[in-house]
Amino acid sequence: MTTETTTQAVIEARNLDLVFQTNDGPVQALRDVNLTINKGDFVSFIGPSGCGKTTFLRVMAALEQPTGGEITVNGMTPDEARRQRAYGYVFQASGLYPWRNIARNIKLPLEIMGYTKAEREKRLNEVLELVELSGFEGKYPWQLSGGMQQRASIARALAFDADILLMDEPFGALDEIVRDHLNEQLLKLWARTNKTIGFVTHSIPEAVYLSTKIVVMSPRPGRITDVIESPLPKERPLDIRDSPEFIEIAHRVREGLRAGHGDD
Ligand SMILES: Nc1ncnc2c1ncn2[C@@H]1O[C@H](COP(=O)(O)OP(=O)(O)OP(=O)(O)O)[C@@H](O)[C@H]1O
Repeated sequence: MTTETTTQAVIEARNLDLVFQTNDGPVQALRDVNLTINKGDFVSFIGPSGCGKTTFLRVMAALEQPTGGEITVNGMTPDEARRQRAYGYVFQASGLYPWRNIARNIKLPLEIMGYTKAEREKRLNEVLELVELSGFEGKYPWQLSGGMQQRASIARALAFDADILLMDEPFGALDEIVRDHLNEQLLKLWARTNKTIGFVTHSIPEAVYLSTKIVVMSPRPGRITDVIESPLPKERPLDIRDSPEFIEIAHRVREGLRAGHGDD
């Protein structure tokens, strides 16, 4: 695998604002958000409920329109990037169709995009291997554990080999042990594929363990209060969580969250 030596901005947000008009009046979900995400970054968004994490992810994916400022994805508008299949999106719940088996769930976006049958089978086998689900393609979602369902959902998002993977709290509903395992697998997958990942979480250890960059957000209005560049090496065994460096970053995230809470 080649290592990128130059940094290449994949996502650039400048003075981004998003105000939702609701029956109770305007809600400022994002205010003056400035952020650069480079190719190969693993960026986590952490902050209390309602601070705009999901909204920012949805703006990147062209699922919401900002009301002010600018955002580019691979130098294009999010909408153009979506049309060029620049990213895959993993939702909080696995979102698998219960009446389709795992293979047919994963192949669905490929069918929609008109891949040939041979291409669909090839991609299916590749992504099943990446998420370590080879052999389970004939099972239905309800026959798999929660962790396996989320892996299948990640495989579906990887199916058309987008460079950017956007993940909205994909492991939030899983128990600690399964989550640890999936975190490890996700890091391996990231190292193997060199994708750029945007990842929403509520968990400080998860954010610190996974990320090259941690974006701390605070609510009312949703804004970025700290961006932490992680000094941890790319290769991370789980016990790195006991190291002084890890504990120090976790402390800084916690302080950032506490400070954001203070101005409520
Ligand atoms: N479609 C919408 N219409 C109106 N308000 C919305 C809409 N989507 C989000 N909001 C509001 O915008 C703010 C940010 O919401 P968002 O879901 O981005 O927060 P979050 O940080 O992802 O929260 P959580 O951690 O609970 O998922 C909240 O106040 C929310 O109620």
